[in-house]
Amino acid sequence: MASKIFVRPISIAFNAFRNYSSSSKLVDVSINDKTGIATVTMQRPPVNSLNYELLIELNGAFQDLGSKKIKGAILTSSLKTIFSAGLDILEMYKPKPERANAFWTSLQDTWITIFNTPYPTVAAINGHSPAGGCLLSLACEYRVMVNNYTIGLNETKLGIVAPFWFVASMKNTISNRESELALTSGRLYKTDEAFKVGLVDETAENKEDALAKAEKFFSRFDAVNPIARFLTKQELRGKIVKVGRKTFIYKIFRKFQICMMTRI
Ligand SMILES: CCCCCCCCCCCCC/C=C/C(=O)SCCNC(=O)CCNC(=O)[C@H](O)C(C)(C)COP(=O)(O)OP(=O)(O)OC[C@H]1O[C@@H](n2cnc3c(N)ncnc32)[C@H](O)[C@@H]1OP(=O)(O)O
Repeated sequence: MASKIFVRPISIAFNAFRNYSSSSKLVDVSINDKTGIATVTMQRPPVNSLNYELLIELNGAFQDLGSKKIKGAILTSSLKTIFSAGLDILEMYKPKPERANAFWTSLQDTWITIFNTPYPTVAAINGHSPAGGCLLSLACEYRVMVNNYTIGLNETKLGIVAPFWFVASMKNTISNRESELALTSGRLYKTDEAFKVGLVDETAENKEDALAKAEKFFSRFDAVNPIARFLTKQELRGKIVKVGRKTFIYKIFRKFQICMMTRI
C-alpha cells in the first residue's frame, strides 16, 4: 500500500520568487509502506524539461525524504518515452536576472541534494535523458535504463558548455577518458552503449522491469549500517559537492552563465 506525501509548496520553499510559484504538482512522491521504498516521479509534460518550479519541487521532495525512514528512493518519469529533456530552454532564453539566478541556484541545489542523500538512490530511466536529464540520473547512486533510448551530456552539440559539476558527475561515473570523448563530442549514447561504458548500471525491457531492478539494488544494503553507508558516500562524493558549491570558480562560473543567459 503506497502512501502519498506532499511536496513542499514552491511559495514556501522560495519566498523571494513568489511570482513564479505554481500550485500544480510537477512531482509525485509515494512511499511503499511494505518495502519502505520511495518513488519520486517527474510529471511535467511534454518532456519533463527542468524549469525553476520543477527543480524546486524535486529538491523539496528529496529533502523531505531525508526525514523519513525510507530504504531508498527511485527517480523516474510519468512520461512514456522521456525521462527528462534537460534544462528548460525557455529558462535560458532572455530571462530576467533574478529569474536566471533563482533558476541556476535551484538547479545546483537540486543536484547537491540528490547527489548527497543519506539514503540510497536509483534513477529508473524510462525514456530519453539528454543533458540536464542525464545530470539528474548521474546524481543518483545507480542507473537502470530502458532499452532503445538515449542519454548523455550533449551540450557541445548545442553550442554550450557543460558546467564543471556536470563534468564532475560524469567523471564520478565513467572514466576520465570516456568522459572526455563523450563531452567534447556531445555524445548521446543509446541504452546498450551507455551500459557498455558504465554510464548505466543495468538495462531494462520496460519501466516495470526498470523499477523492479531499481528496487533490487536497495537490498544490497540490507546488512549495512546506514550511518556507515552515508558517511562512506560522503567520503566519496563530498569533495565534488564542495567544489560544486563553495569555490571562487563556481561563483565566477555562475555569474558567467547568468550573464550569457541574459544576453542571448
Ligand atoms: C540550449 C540553448 C540555450 C543557450 C543558453 C546558453 C546559456 C548557458 C547555459 C549553460 C547550460 C549548460 C547545461 C545545459 C543543460 C541542458 O539540459 S540544455 C537542454 C538540452 N536538452 C536537449 O538537448 C533536449 C532537446 N530535446 C530533444 O532532444 C527532444 O525534444 C526529446 C527530449 C528527445 C523528445 O523528443 P520528441 O518526443 O520527439 O518530442 P519533441 O517533439 O522534440 O518535443 C516535444 C515538445 O517539447 C519541447 N522541448 C523539447 N525539449 C525541451 C527543452 N529542453 N526545454 C523546453 N522544451 C523542450 C519541444 O520544443 C516540443 O514543444 P512543442 O513544439 O511546443 O510541442
